Amino acid sequence: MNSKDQIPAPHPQDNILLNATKLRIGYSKPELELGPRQGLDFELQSGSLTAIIGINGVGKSTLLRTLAGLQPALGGVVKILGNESDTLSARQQARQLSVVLTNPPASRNLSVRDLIALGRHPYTNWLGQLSALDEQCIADALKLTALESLAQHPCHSLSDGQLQRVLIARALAQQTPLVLLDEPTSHLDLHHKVRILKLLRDISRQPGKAVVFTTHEIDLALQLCTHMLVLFPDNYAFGTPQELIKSKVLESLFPSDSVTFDTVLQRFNIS
Ligand SMILES: Nc1ncnc2c1ncn2[C@@H]1O[C@H](COP(=O)(O)OP(=O)(O)OP(=O)(O)O)[C@@H](O)[C@H]1O
Repeated sequence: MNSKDQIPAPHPQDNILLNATKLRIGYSKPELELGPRQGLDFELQSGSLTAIIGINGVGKSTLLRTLAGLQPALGGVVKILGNESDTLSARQQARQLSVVLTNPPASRNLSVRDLIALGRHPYTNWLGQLSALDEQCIADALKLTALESLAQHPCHSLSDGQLQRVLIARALAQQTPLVLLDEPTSHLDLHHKVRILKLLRDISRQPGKAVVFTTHEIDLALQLCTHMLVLFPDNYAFGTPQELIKSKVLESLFPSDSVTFDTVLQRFNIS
């Protein structure tokens, strides 16, 4: 390993994979601060599957991109395995967290397998040669996302839902402790939504892993996630689904004349 790729020693509390302290999110041009002004404080432990939820435009994707180091925070600190994220090189970050965004990849001419192989980029030498371990990780990712039969297909020939699974497979092949996904189920039918969320749950249960994703699938997230972060324009709540239900946070998520939360059935109903 190149010395500049050495990942700094993990924090003593290394079951905490991500830690946000007084994290303020938004944009400087044009100036737009999202979420609470006092910032967000939360930590993601290994074994956790966390959904970020909230109404349209509240800042879920902005928060996810800030956690992933893809855009600067307006204030506060994000630590990845105990190290401040902006002290890590791009290659170090790529070994610690993988990101699946909603925008289509530039490389849609690649085959499914070759796009997934890009997930191994942080581990390959400067020639990009794949080792036996890289090949195994790619094969595992194809299998986990049920994409083996499409492996040689060009990505531009896939449906939106299939392409979404390929992007998730690329993140799986990257084999990082943290997996961050922006609306990973947005193009999927109900069957594939549940499949992908269960897959994310299984990944989060692997030793030393945590998964965080933004979603509008609140009912499914309530059933499958260990934690949820509910983002409001000037507030937030972080906890287990049961804690959030008990504290009635979900009841104030939407205007009550359109949607209400049924605490007994633990689901949203049309008013
Ligand atoms: N690059 C940008 N520059 C400035 N403002 C932006 C930028 N990207 C997004 N925004 C604004 O930030 C706000 C939050 O956007 P974001 O996409 O984070 O919300 P979201 O909660 O993920 O929404 P949705 O549920 O609709 O996906 C919106 O008002 C959006 O217009």
